Amino acid sequence: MQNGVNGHTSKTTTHDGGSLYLGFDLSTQQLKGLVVQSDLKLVHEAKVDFDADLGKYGIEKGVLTNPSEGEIYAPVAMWLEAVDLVLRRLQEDGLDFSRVKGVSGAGMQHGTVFWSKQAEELLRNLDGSRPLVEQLGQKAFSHPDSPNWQDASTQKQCDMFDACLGSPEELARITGSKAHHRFSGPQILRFRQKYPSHYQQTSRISLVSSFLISLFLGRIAPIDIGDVCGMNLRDIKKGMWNEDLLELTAGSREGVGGLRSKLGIIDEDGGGILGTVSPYFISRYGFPKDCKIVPGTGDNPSTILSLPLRPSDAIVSLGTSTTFLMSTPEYKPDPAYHFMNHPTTPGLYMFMLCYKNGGLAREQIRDALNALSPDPVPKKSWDLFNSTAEATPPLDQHIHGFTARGNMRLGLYFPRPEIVPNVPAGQWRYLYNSSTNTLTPASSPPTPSCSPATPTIIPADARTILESQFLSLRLRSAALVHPQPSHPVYALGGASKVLPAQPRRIYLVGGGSANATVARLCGEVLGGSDGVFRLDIGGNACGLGAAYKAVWGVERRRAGVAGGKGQGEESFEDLIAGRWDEARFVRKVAQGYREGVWERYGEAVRGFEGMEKLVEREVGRK
Ligand SMILES: Nc1ncnc2c1ncn2[C@@H]1O[C@H](COP(=O)(O)OP(=O)(O)O)[C@@H](O)[C@H]1O
Ligand SMILES: O=C(CO)[C@@H](O)[C@H](O)COP(=O)(O)O
Repeated sequence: MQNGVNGHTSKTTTHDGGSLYLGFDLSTQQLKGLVVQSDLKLVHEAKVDFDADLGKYGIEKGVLTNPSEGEIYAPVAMWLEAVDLVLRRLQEDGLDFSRVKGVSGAGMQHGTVFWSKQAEELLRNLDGSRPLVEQLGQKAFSHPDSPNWQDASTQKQCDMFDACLGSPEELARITGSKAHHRFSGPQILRFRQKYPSHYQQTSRISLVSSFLISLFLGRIAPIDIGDVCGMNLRDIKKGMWNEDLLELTAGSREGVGGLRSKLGIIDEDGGGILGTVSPYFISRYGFPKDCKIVPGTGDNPSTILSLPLRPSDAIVSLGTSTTFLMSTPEYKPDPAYHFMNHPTTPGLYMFMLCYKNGGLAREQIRDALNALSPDPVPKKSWDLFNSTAEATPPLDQHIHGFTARGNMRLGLYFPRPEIVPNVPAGQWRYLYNSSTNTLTPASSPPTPSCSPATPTIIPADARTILESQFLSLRLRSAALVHPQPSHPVYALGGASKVLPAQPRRIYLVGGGSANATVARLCGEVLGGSDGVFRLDIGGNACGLGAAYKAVWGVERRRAGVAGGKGQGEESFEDLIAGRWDEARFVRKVAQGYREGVWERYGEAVRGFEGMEKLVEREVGRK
């Protein structure tokens, strides 16, 4: 299935006419729809690629930009068109909509959609013979665009948020994160300041996930308990909005009531049934009348629902952004990272690191290397990037004489302003001497290029960018990982021992997870006592998590009655674990911990931290 997602899906025969569940992933560059059976097997998959299919909106890599203000946003009308198009593609793929018993969805986090005062009525009265965009595109929104998570226009507002509760540490303690440009609170504050009349005309504010679910529900859906933590507005422990932050965003105490009603009530039950599918989808596609709508959530919370994740496991999501995700009962907030409510399970939290410069930064080095090649290279081929990365020694550290090691090469590659560290776009290279703990700017290429459009590169960059991205994850996740038992090879006389603190399993998901070199380097830098794995079900973990959420929302009751948990309802974890087919659903793609190499990267982490501090001091925004 992995290769089948290109406009249309690979054909798969669905068995026996049982229930089907539909999950969506509305992300930066695509809308994907995935359909699973009750036993979690994937049976249909389709996608709309915004640049390829809806380029008429003038977007590039899914977004519009206004560089003079650091703004990045997407037209909401484009998403409406994408919803009809992806459903059409699922239909062409043979999906029998009459069997779809539940729908849920995931959306890129933090993005807001501003509904107009007519929105509810328009949603209620949709005509199945006309596309969504025709009926909602013009009138249902008080503002045509949704700020994208890559937006960097809200530094002033972030400073106000960080100051509001006294410090970034306190904001992180209360809301799970310090202020970030992309978080919805600072974004709504800027929206109100920049477009006061649009703010006035806004009846409700959705996140991307609740916007998507609203279409299927035929009324504006509540924001869910996981995604709400990407707003910098919610007191996570108290389970309510923080009044001071609401007042800051609304501009006055009197404005708080208005903002509160725009935000609506938060849905605390990730598996609750919001209602049945809107008549629009019944008449246009043949959904059954009893098809249930389950709350959507953010793309990252949804990704952790795509597999039975244990507390010591980690997911590395290699999409447009790079994210590192863990599910944990420990709430240890810190300005360096994010804590969010788990989308399905009270008492658990999602730990997350997020970088803007993920896939696009890797692509930039790939394209520059391909352009340098004397031989013709197929466009978008990763072959040269991979072979160059493999041919470069770890940290580009060469051995002199018998044992003496040279300096470690380190770099930062940010075609877009980064989140952690909070620095503008640029490229920096350093050599690190781990014995003396000193960093020297690397002399090749002669001057580090700060022009994101035309990076100067050297071949070692292919390896260094991957190492750099994984070193950053290792540095920032150190507080969340614990020592792990090793898996000795008894046949070779191996004895069990305890390995240093690292994840147990690392699961790779997202577009970059298809790359074996990336997987190998990930294991070398981050470890993984059990190894590096890849979800082997379709091309999209986050959409899969949304489909599983729909299964759970609809079937947990049946399971409860049938003896799952007697009185109550089956937990998400129990339902997934009970239906999980390990041998078919995941595949080991690389060794994790390698003694010697992992420790060497441990030394490099120290240099990496020092390099980030140097760059932050030189060009950082704070
Ligand atoms: N073989 C590959 N090697 C490395 N990166 C890849 C490969 N295939 C796809 N990608 C990357 O995956 C990214 C898209 O990932 P995806 O998860 O589909 O995106 P999104 O975050 O928009 O959902 C692209 O930026 C692309 O560079
Ligand atoms: O901002 C974040 C998380 O905080 C991003 O992870 C977005 O949620 C979108 O990511 P893609 O799926 O488009 O890579």
